[in-house]
Amino acid sequence: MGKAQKKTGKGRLDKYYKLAKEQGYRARSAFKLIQLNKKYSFLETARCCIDLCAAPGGWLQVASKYMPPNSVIVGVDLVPIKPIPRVVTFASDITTPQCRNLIRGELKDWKADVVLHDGAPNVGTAWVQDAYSQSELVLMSMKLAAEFLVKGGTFVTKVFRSADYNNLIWVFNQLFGKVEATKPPSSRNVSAEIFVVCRDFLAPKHIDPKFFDPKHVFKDLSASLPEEGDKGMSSKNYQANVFQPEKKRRNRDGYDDGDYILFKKAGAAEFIRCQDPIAFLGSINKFTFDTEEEKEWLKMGVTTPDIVANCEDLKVLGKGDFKALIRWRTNLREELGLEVKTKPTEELTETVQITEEVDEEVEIQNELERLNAEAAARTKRERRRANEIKQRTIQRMQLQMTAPLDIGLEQTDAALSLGHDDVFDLDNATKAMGRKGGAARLAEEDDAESDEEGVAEEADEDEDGALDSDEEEERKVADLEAQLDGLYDAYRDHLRERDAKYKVKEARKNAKHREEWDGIKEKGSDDESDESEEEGGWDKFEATKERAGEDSSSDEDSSDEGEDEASRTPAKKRRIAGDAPGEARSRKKARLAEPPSAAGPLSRAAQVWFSQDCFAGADVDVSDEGSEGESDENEDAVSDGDVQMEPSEDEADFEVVPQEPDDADEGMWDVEDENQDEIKQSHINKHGLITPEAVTIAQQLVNREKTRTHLINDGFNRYSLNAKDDLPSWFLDDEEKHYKSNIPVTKEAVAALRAKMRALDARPIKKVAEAKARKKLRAAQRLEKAMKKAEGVNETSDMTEREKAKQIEKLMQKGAAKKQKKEVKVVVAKGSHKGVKGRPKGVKGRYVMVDSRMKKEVRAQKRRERASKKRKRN
Ligand SMILES: C[S@@+](CC[C@H](N)C(=O)[O-])C[C@H]1O[C@@H](n2cnc3c(N)ncnc32)[C@H](O)[C@@H]1O
Repeated sequence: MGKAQKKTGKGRLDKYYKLAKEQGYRARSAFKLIQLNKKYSFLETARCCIDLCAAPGGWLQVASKYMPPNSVIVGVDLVPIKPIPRVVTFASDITTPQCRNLIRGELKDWKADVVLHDGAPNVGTAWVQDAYSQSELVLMSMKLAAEFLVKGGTFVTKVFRSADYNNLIWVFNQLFGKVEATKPPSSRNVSAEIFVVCRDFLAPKHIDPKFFDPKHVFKDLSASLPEEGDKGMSSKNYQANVFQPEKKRRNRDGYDDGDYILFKKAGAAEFIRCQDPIAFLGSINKFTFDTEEEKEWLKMGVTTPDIVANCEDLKVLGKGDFKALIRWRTNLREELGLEVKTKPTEELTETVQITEEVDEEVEIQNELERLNAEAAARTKRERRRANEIKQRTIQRMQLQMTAPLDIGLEQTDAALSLGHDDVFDLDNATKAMGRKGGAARLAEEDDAESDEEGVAEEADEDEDGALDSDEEEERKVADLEAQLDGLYDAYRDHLRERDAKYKVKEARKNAKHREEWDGIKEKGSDDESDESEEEGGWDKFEATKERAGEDSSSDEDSSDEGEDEASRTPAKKRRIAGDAPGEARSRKKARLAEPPSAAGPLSRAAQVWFSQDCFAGADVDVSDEGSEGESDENEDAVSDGDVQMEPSEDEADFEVVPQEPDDADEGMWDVEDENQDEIKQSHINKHGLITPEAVTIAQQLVNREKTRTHLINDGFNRYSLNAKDDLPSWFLDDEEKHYKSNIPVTKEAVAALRAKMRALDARPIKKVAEAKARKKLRAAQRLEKAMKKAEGVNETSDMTEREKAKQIEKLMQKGAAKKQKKEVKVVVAKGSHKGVKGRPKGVKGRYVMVDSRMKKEVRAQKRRERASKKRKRN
């Protein structure tokens, strides 16, 4: 760890890595201490700090920056730490007495206000051992802290959430007043590390050595070690996690012992032979086919290429893929003779009949009872299914997603699917169309219907005859489905909990939905729709039509008057008009006829759609779909006398709505478009072109390979109008990943983006940039000074022109030249001179005392310079 690791791994070059580089910190971990200190403020008041396991020195740099000047800072690590101003460092193992003595020698009688520990043993293959060493390291660091901390001091340590965690916290609580565990934002989510800040050291006179004895503190460690063959599902209740995700979060035992890796592989054989496939699937990332037996399975027909691909990365699978894997497991188990095919119920019944000699009547009676029970179960199931459909419909209606007309059809559809309603039952259809009561009423009717269905179903049962032998199979599949649902939900919860990116994605998705809902709401939220009904929006619309039929050339004044009058019409009067048989339908239309101001803005998708040229003149169609522009005009044309008129069936069509798109409306759309453009422009200004797709399109636009029209046309593809109603969420999740158009990316665009990123990366770090700027400033100041002096010389009269010129030239040369630094002698105190204060004997002028390391570094520097000069000469 001490050695600088190659920062090439995916995710390692994150925000904090870049920040650390920019701000001159040696390790990104520096930000963990900065964030911990921001929360608990222990560095600002500390005068003495010990950093255990400090290499490469990120925390030491932070301590040196945040602690008051002249405070004592000591850093220890197994590996040497490059010098840091104001910090004393040495290389030692913190678990040894030698390290303790070194610290004691450095601090003398001082006590530390803060002891930091960010130790991590080098992680290798033996995870359990490593985890134990980590806990042991924490205990050792606490032992040192207990010795060197002042009463009331602070101890900050890193621990891993393992079975030892609670034991450690218990020990901390015995020695400190306040103990808090926290994970700073800069600590990676994927890391099991957590930081414990122990404040208010109690400094007891005597501390039982058992507190620092790993054997004693972690007594039950061996008991909780994972057993062999229990991989992936050891003592932890994956099953519970999968099926009761809400309980999962309350599992405070931390990570499984030895289960600190996030990526887990397992042989396919383990999956095939395990007892709990669901839990196994939830805990493993990849199945391998390494053994001979597993390789044989690859050749078998049941192991399709899809299955093999699914085994590659289980974490990206959707519910369908999981199901396929479970099916594959079942098939393979049957092939291997691990599982016997379940026989149909009939077969089983037959066997019973042969073995038992039962009286014929009793047998018939039993058979009847069995059939009745099965029929009842089936009816119940059907009813539940029908109810589910209804529930969904009601929900959709409440959310204003469905017009009552659709519900009528849907209800009929549901009935059809149950197979007992006449397909062409016009009565029913009319009833459905005439429904007025909204969701609540619908629910009541539905209940009644479902009961009827139940009865009808029971009656039909005899005709259906005996249950099919697949009943058992069906139940099994249903169980499996339920299990998979649970698993998928758990998997999503799991993702949500751990993955910040996923959270952002979800948030974006929600935002998108919200936007869409706005669009729907605008068509009429619950309240609005009721109001609009009461206010007679539809009546106005009908009246407009009526009027238009009579006199399509009615002048503007009269229409204005009409509007006023309509708004004055008492609600009661208008309600009478609204009591038409197709009221529910009319309610929807009334909403459509509302003015845009009342209805709110269109959703973005709708704006784009209706902003197309083709809608400019197509008034009729647009009004049918609820365009606001239209409704505005409709309102203009409303006249008072017609409000009470009952629209006939024929008139209820949308054919005769005379209107000319007026300038005001056009203006309105233009303004909206401008806003859109502004928003887009500001977004681009803020973020720039950050994806290769965007750069490709931008280049194509600049090179005139594409026009705006092309882009708009491209926007309407088979992915753009994708109906999502009634689709399960897991399916939509899956679709979202793949069901989208692929925007082509050119090599040039990628190259341009790469160049941009490279330029960003090549930017000098902050300190270098500052130093350069300082240098420039000083040069400018020198030049200015020289210029002033030159002016002075120029103005003197006692010099000849020649002398003046010479003098000015000299001044300017001096001004342009770099200021010579005064030479500083580097003095190394050796032997008896070590630690002697004051000017060393025989040293004149400026000097600096250094340790032998610095001298070596100066020599190395000179050596490098010489070498580079030589190379240049060659
Ligand atoms: C994560 S690094 C510390 C980073 C440091 N806090 C920083 O900001 O630069 C962990 C360090 O613990 C050190 N370490 C591990 N075991 C140790 C031991 N027994 N004694 C001293 N240092 C140890 C490693 O050498 C490694 O440098």
